Amino acid sequence: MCLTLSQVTKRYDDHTVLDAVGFDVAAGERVALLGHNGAGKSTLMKIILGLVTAEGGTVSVHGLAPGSYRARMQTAYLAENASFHPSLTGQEQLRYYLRLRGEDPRKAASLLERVGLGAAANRRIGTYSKGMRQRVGMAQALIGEPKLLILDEPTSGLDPVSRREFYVILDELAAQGTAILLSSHALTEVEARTDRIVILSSGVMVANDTLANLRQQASLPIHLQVSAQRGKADEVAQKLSGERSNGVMVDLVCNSEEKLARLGDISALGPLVDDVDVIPPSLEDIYSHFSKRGNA
Ligand SMILES: Nc1ncnc2c1ncn2[C@@H]1O[C@H](COP(=O)(O)OP(=O)(O)OP(=O)(O)O)[C@@H](O)[C@H]1O
Repeated sequence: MCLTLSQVTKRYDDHTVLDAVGFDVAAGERVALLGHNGAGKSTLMKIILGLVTAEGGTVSVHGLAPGSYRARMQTAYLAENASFHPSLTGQEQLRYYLRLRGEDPRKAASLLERVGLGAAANRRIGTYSKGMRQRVGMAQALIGEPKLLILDEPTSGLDPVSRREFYVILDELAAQGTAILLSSHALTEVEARTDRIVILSSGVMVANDTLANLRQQASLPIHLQVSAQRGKADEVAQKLSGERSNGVMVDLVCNSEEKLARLGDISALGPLVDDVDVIPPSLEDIYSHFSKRGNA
């Protein structure tokens, strides 16, 4: 296991920020860490990096103590608001980081190319947009082919195309065996691009599973959107005991056990129906279900 957390507890004065949090991240796994503002995500990441000490529990990074030299050599981190020297060019900043890490500074060019900054490599970082600075952070995190990548809200400030490119890089790293733990408030992108979801609610871990399993555990309603033949929406709504949402669409709500039977009912209407879409609960629905449960 690349990362193992067990019963991790952190307090600031008498405020418990993390309460017995425990989960693992395996090689090649992409795990999303979700939670409201102040849920404890950044604190947990800093504990994994050895920047903050936990009061209780254990953390193991490749079997090593967090913050130890060997653990740090295998771990990369991108902070929420990474900032760089505005007078340095992207190339100079990366060469500096490479030297600090004992790597060949000539690797700067290929790293900048990889994050889409090849053309801006010789411009001062002070002239970069927020998204470009975020890419410098990503290039920095790629130094030394880390086995564990910790990313604190890495896509905030990136436009949709840059976000997609960012996740392509993550996919490549995961395919090479890098374990990835990333926090995000952008639930839609996390839904499609990670293997497992961990949800913190006021410092308590309220979920830790694949999205499919969380969906099952939450047993939230599924929506079936039936598209009726022109002029037949009322008839379809009445036959299926559904609700007409506009001129042609009829909405049905059911639980996962009823889904196949309801699809059978729809299919039995034959030519009255044009199409049907099955809309499972989104990660937002699942997230708010588990977060509320944690606060109950
Ligand atoms: N150095 C500190 N001293 C006192 N309290 C702190 C300190 N650092 C964090 N906290 C508190 O710990 C709690 C968790 O903060 P943390 O930054 O880990 O949350 P987060 O989930 O990363 O939030 P966000 O999504 O807003 O980044 C908050 O209540 C915060 O005020």
